[in-house]
This record gives sequence, C-alpha cells and structure tokens, in this order.
Amino acid sequence: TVSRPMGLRGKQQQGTSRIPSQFHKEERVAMKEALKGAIQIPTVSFSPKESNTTALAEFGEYIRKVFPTVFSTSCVQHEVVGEYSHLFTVQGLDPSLQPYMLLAHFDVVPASEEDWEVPPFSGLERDGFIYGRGTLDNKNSVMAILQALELLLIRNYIPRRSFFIALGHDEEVSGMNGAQKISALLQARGIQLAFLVDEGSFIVDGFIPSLKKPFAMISVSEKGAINLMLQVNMTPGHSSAPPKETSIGILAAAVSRLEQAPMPNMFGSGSLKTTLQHLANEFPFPTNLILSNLWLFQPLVSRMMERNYVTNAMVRTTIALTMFNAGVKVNVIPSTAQATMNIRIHPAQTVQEVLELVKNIVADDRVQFHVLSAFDSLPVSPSDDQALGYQLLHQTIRSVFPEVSVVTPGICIGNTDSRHFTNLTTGIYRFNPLYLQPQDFSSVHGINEKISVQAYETQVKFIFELIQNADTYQRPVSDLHEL
Ligand SMILES: CC/C=C\C/C=C\C/C=C\C/C=C\C/C=C\C/C=C\CCC(=O)N[C@@H](Cc1ccccc1)C(=O)O
Ligand SMILES: [Zn+2]
Ligand SMILES: [Zn+2]
Repeated sequence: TVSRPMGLRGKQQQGTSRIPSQFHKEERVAMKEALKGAIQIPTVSFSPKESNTTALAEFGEYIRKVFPTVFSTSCVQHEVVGEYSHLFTVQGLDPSLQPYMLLAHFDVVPASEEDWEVPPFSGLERDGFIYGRGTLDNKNSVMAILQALELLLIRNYIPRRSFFIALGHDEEVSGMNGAQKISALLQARGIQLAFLVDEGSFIVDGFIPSLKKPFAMISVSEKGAINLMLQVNMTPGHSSAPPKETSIGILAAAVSRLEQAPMPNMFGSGSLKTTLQHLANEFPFPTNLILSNLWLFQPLVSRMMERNYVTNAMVRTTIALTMFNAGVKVNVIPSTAQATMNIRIHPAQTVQEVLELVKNIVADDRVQFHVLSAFDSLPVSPSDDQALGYQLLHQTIRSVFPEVSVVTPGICIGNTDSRHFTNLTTGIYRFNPLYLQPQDFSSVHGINEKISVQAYETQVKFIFELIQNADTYQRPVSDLHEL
C-alpha cells in the first residue's frame, strides 16, 4: 500500500504564488560554505556547567553574518534567550492561523581529534561529504532552517502563517538554559503552537535486514529517562588483609545482575505495532503476512525486535552503565564505589515502576540508590488525518522524497529539546529530512560524522517547501468524502 497524506489538499496560497525550490549554483555553493563555517565553531557542551561559551557567542555572530536578510527583514524579530540561544519570530500575514515552531540546537558533544579521519571541527569537504561534529546532530538543521528562510525572504516571500525558529545552545546537556527558557518565555506571552518540528528521527535505511526500501519515520513520542547512581559504602582498609566482600565487588555484582536481567519486552503495549503495521507490505513473504497478523504473531515479532540494538531499544526500557568510580591507590581498599547508569524508559512504563524493578533486581540493601534526574516518556502526538503537523510533514516528505513510499509514526529512543515544549503544543514531531543508515547512526556522538552536500541541499529544500506548505494548508476534507 502506498501511504499518503490523507488530510491535506495541496491548494495554492491565496494571493501569493508558490516559489519553486530551485537554487542557483552560487546559492548552492554559498549554502554549503555556510554549513562548513558553522561546523568550524567548536560549540561543545561538556556538562550542564561547562561549555565553550566563547564558541557559543561566536556562533551568534556567525549566523548574523551569513544570513543578513533574516536579520534585517521587518517581519522577522530576533531575540537572544538564556545568553546564547536564539528565538526568531516570523510574523505571518494571517493572524488567524496558529503559529508553529521549527526547533534545532547548535551545541555539540565533544570529539577527540585523534580518532577522526579529518579534524572534527574542520568542516572539510571530501568526496562530496562535509565532515565534522554537528553535521548530522544538529547544526545541519540549524543552518538549513535559517538558510531556507534566507532564500525565501530573498525571493520576497511573505509567510501567511507565523512561525518561530528556536535554536538551543545546551540540548546535549538537557536544554535547561536554552529550550526550557524559550518555552517559558513563549508561555508567558500566551503563545500556543499548532505544532513543532525537531530532530530525533530520519528516513531510516538498512536497519532491518529484510526490508530493502527506506522509510520515513516521524517520531511522535520519545522515551523517558533516569540518571541513576548506585553507591556502596564499606569499611576501608589495607589490601593485604581484604574482607570477603568489598564495595567494588558488591557494586560490580549489582550492576552485573542488572545487565543480565533486561527490563521486560513491552512490544505488546507500545506504538511500535503501529509502525510495523505501516511497514508490513514492504517486507517479502512470509514477514509481510506475519506483520499483518500481529494478533497471532506478536510473541515472535517482539523477539525479532530484540535482535538489533536499535529495535531492542524500541521495545523495552534500556539500562546503559556509563560511569564507574572507586579507589585511589592499588593497596588501599576504598570505602566507596559508585556506578552511574543512564536508563531510557519505554512509554508503557513510568519512572517509579522502573525504579522498583531495578531495586528488585539489585536486591541488596547495601546498595544505595540516588536518582540524579528523571522524567517520564513524552505524550504521543497525534498522527491522524486531522493532525496538521504530521500531515504537513507527510505531504512534504512525499514531494521532496517521492521515492519514499512509507511514512510512519514512530518513537524516538533519544531525548530532544522538544520535551520542553509540551506546555505549548500537543503536536511534537521529531523528523530530520535525511537518509540515515546504521553507519551514520554510529557517527552521531561517534567518529567521522558527516553529511553529503546533496543531502544538505535537500534538507534546505525540504524546509523551504515545508514553510510554504504550512501556508497553503486548507481545512481537511473528511476522508469519507473520498469513498
Ligand atoms: C520497526 C521500526 C523499526 C525501526 C526503526 C529502525 C531504526 C531507527 C533508526 C535510527 C534511530 C532514529 C533516530 C535516532 C535516535 C536517537 C537520536 C535522536 C535524537 C537524540 C538527541 C540526543 O542525542 N539527545 C541526547 C541529549 C539529551 C539527554 C537528555 C535530555 C535531552 C537531551 C540524549 O538523548 O542523550
Ligand atoms: Zn541533537
Ligand atoms: Zn546529540
């Protein structure tokens, strides 16, 4: 079945003709050079308290320089929020249309130079790819959004529907100073958004072995999270006469029990079933039949999902041990051992339920639990025929990527700045208009992150089209009228 946007009819904007998303050679060169320049500014977030503030400030100067029309057009207001984040308000002609938001972040995770084929902050172009930290996560979106607006404004386009562009400077370390402050500011102004588009999903390609065709997954929710520290305190002493158990041994056994006992598979209570039903006909026989009859084959399919790390993360709460600290000297038995873990909560479970499960698995009163931070999974945004944001993305995917035959709702296994905006809208959609293959996924927060020049141009084109589609939206005609 070819999946298609049912709710929207592609009507032309009244009074303003549509501007084709075709860019001159000089514009295409300028847009890739602008991205390279953005990559060269090392806007690294190390921790909530430590970031490269010089680079964050420099980035603000940089976007003023490369997008002069955005900063000088009267229908665009610009504000700096939380010292380094940016909020643009693009005033549309029709105040009766509810505004929307395009969200992205320009801070990046650290990158150690020696592991990379090219220096991570060089923005070097090699074999049609621009390399560097942030080329996929998420300076590509920051630059593509501003670039698309710049090109529309140069062509004298005046939007009908108002929209906001929010660019966070601390997403990689929680978004508390950027996205959260922007959200609070807009709430204080009484703004409600029709929908919001952020990073968090892609056109996924090659993650499921028997599925040869790529499909677009628009994430309509994201997992919750707990940062949890386990600590064991025991009497310290001389290593020449060790006790039977030490803080390190007790803690190591506790975390090993957690690794050996995965959280329950929640496939049956999750939205992944919907995703798979959308995809069923794309699979060869007999998988297509199996996926079309989940009432019968659910146990089999839920086990199939566990075989790969990414799909496994979609069916259960995961626990990743990320920090382990104890001891200062080889002949001193330390008093304290600490292990920190990052837990990602499946939407069918809550923080409290997961903490209970973890305590039951550890089952050792000598292990103390310290919850460093926690939040539940995000509400599921609508993806039905009436859901404006979802339908606009669907429509734009179909026009910019006509070769992609399936667009499906999904869940984001990571967390994004969009979680700070649930007070402003129920329509939060996470989608980056890029193809993502398993090796690209590994490069995000990993080594040799890169984007092809052609993929970046297509991302600009996508946003150029999306902004115009948001202006040409007409109230949906009920699908029943088509039957
Ligand atoms: C049948 C369905 C099948 C398949 C789908 C298959 C594959 C999906 C492929 C790839 C996965 C798609 C998206 C990638 C997932 C996560 C990355 C996206 C966004 C994460 C952004 C991020 O890295 N955030 C950080 C920082 C953070 C932490 C806490 C709060 C806010 C931000 C993070 O999550 O650690
Ligand atoms: Zn990101
Ligand atoms: Zn990231």
